[in-house]
Amino acid sequence: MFETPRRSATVLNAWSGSLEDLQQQAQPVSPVSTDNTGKKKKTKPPQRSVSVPQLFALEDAADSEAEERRTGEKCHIEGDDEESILRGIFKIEKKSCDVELRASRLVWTPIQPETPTGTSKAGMLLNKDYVELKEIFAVKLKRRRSVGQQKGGTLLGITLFHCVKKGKKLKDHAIHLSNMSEDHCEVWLRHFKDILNGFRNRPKSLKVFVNPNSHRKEANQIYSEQIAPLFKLADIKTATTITEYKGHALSALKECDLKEFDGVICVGGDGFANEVAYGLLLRAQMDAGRDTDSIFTPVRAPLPLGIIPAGSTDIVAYSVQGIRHPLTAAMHIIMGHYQSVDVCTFSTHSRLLRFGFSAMFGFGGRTLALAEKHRWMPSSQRREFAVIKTLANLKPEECELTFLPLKNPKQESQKTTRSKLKRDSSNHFDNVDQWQSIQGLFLNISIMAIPCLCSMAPKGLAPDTRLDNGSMSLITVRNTSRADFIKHLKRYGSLKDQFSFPFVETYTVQEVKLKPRSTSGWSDDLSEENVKFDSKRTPMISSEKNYPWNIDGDLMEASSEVNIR
Ligand SMILES: Nc1ncnc2c1ncn2[C@@H]1O[C@H](COP(=O)(O)OP(=O)(O)OP(=O)(O)O)[C@@H](O)[C@H]1O
Repeated sequence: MFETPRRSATVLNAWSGSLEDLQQQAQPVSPVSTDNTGKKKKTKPPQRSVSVPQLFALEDAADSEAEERRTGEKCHIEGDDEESILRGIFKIEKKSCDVELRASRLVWTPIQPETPTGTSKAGMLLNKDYVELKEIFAVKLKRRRSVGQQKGGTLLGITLFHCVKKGKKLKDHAIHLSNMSEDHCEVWLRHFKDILNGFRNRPKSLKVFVNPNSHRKEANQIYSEQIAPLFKLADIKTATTITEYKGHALSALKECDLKEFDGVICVGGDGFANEVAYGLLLRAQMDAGRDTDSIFTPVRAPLPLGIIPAGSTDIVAYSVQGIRHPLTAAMHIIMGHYQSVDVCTFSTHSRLLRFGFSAMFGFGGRTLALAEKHRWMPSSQRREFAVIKTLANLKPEECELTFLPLKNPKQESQKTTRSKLKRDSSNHFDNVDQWQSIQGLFLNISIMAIPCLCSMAPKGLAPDTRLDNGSMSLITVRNTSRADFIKHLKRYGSLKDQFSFPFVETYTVQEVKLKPRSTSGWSDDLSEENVKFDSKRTPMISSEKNYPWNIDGDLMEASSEVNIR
């Protein structure tokens, strides 16, 4: 991936040059002692070589062996046995350090100043520190500039930016390697750049869509203040579209040239993530010549999708990243972390309606439809109002559900779905891989291809499905009393099993067909509630009965059977 110093004259020159510089300048570095008494380095001897850095390493190893002999113990750090590729002195956190670039990590050890008796204090090895090279995402020369100065300035050293993991959160962290020698820093900079260029899975160019209207209209600010500077730091080029209307990202994705990009990013909530995922997938079908007006086998999206959560629930980002944190999402994108995620097709009469990760019909659909009618309200108030109102008017939907249970869930998901499948199959069917059918009055029906984690349901709305096991969770809630239904809803936020009610059934499925049988559509609900219609925002309601579906927090209407695969 990069050249080793013993083959490079420049490196050797730079090394000696930097040592001289270090001695001449009032630089805060100490030359490494050639006295091998009392030092605590415990690196393994590198392969013998005549280059200056390697000779240096050999002396170091001799110290280390002597110390090991003296103390009789080995302090082995994983990766310690790697040989140095480049070695030099930098000041890190105000301490002069012996810095080694190894194959997989950058290691630094504070240099112990000698005491007048020629010995150094014990215990310094404990201060040895390192960063994995694979965690580094940017490197810059650090210069001191006066106010308003754009270029030049006094070189102070090199700054490395790396990704730090704290629980599920990722964040960036800077390590300053101070050394005022231009030559020295130039050599190290080149090596770090070579290392970064070797990470082929990391994006170099991204198409970004920002929904300025998400949640509290903060998406633009989140992107410009927190995310764009990080992309810039990581030398990622971006082409940004701030959407002007619903469907803007979808139509842009259908037309724009995606060849120059390594990924598509959306900054917004679930509805927006759905729109962008739909656009990407639709574009892929168009490019592959798939006829979405007939039954088709979808092709994969040509580019990965990165979701920066900036919405009100952010179920998709939460499920994929395990946390709702814009910076974490950006770091995953920068580091090139990939996760495959199942997506469903929603179609009617074999015509594709859209793609999506999750769907709710009945209570979930009605609540969203009502909330959409009250867009003028602040978002949290609107949702609360819609939930209360829909609960007050709780009504079951008469439906026929036909589904194909999953026979062989993918290996990775088997452990978690096995118990569920067993439970499901013993309760509901013997012959998996055969179409099953149930019908009756249902308060809610959920079909989820991902676990759907959110703050209200930290275990997920569908905790038994996985992100990429090729299956969906079908959760049906049959008609029951309002009190029992509320009890079931409340369980999502608690540790208790939300499915352990006689009126709730769960299945692991590949395909579902949902056919409403009621004689009235959702328009009847609205007229009952005396809701003033906004013709621009309200989806068309005709004499044909339309039913509201909540697809990833976005409203979809369908008048007939919907097939989900
Ligand atoms: N410029 C825009 N103006 C109006 N609506 C837009 C615009 N851009 C996108 N949209 C649409 O707004 C809808 C809601 O957006 P989004 O999902 O980002 O926010 P949210 O509803 O607050 O979040 P969540 O879905 O997580 O609850 C989406 O369907 C999206 O397609």
